[in-house]
Amino acid sequence: MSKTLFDKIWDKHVITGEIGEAQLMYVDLHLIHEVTSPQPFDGLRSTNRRVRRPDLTFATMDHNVPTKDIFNVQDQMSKLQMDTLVQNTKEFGVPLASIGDDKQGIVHVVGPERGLTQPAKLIVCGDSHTATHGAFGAIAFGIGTSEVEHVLATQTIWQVKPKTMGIKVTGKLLKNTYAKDIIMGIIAKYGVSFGVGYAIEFYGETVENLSMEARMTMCNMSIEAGSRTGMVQPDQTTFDYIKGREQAPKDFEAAKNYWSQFYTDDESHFDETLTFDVSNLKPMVTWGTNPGMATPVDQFLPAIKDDNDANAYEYIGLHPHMKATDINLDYIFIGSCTNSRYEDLEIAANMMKGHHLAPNVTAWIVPGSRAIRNRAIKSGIAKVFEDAGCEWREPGCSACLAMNPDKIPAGKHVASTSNRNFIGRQGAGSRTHLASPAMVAAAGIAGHFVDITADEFV
Ligand SMILES: CC(C)[C@H](C(=O)O)[C@@H](O)C(=O)O
Ligand code: SF4
Repeated sequence: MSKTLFDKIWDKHVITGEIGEAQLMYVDLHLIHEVTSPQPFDGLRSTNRRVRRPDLTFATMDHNVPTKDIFNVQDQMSKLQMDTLVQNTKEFGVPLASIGDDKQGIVHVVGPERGLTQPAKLIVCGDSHTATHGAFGAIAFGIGTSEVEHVLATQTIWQVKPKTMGIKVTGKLLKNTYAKDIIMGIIAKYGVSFGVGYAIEFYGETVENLSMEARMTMCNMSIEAGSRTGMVQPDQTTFDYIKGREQAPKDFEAAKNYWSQFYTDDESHFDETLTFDVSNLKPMVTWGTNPGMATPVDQFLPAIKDDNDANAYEYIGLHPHMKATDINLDYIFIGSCTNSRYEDLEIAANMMKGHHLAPNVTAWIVPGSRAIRNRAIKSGIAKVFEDAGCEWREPGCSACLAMNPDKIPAGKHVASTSNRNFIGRQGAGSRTHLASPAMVAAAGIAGHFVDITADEFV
């Protein structure tokens, strides 16, 4: 019987239960961080249970980590969460990448980087951007705190199988447009909830030509379309990325043969399909307070259609019909699990090379992991940022959600490579404009957004 990629992986993980009701699923990899793990560990302790498979569990610190003076955690809540993770992982024998550790970084960056994220796995984490790992052809989704406890104790999770949606991406990207523009373009077109109840598979020639980093960016933002799972079929690009990494399978050829069975047999088996053509896609920028409130950078901001739009405009301090390129910026932030990988930093650095930030623009460049940070220092990319006037920081979630000292002040506009532009997301009163690393870098130089597909940039 023909099956989709999602169906094939799902079927391999069902322990018991029927489709249509909750099924008990085996978990291959459980990633944890300091924010959503304290209660689950408390739960285990109070009922005298152990972590069933510490070897399939990996912890890192990311949300609360200061990116300047990393060991100097001022906020007491942050300190408590981080200290608690150290204690819990020690007590329960779970490997931890703590602050300063070579393996530390944002959970969705370090899983792939360590080679833990692999095709055909079922991967969970108490974090909504877990879909990032689906870029490897895995089923990966965020879970709630009580589910984290269940997985810790049993290495299984109860789930109702979602429907499947195939998004076929066609066409060749314009120079200086990226995966970030594709996913933002899709969400701008179809809205922030079209994916609710669906597991999305991105496919088509355009996706096949994307790097793993770019595929991760797309899958990462599936949740901003309402879908808990985004995925891409594993292929040679996937295998090449994993090969040689610390946790890559020892018998790599055997693993590759196994992984190669996982693809969608026939696209007609998706419950829903969409097609998105990128041939004329311009760089995308958000103007409002959800990721769907976005426009191509060469356009005017849209008219007010409803109260949501009116409220968004009021919060963000912009008005309809102004040019997107007239959005002036006070800050730029290059980081987050969407766009803080080496390739993202390299793209941004190429845009900044030989230029200086506009006066009054503050720039925070925050690599997604220590390994990326070290590599960027070695290759000279870090120096490009510093020469341009940017602050080159230590790895963590940073200003993506401002659970740490990196907060954008009230009323200030920030061009950000992250994934959410909700009210107060990057600091109380902060005004976020999401865009790709290339767009954010160019905006930092100009002091406002610019169309980087225009002749002077290509
Ligand atoms: C803190 C955490 C639970 C949260 C999430 O689930 O996504 C955060 O990572 C975010 O991006 O909002
Ligand atoms: S970088 Fe942002 S989106 Fe990603 S896990 Fe951290 S807070 Fe969440």
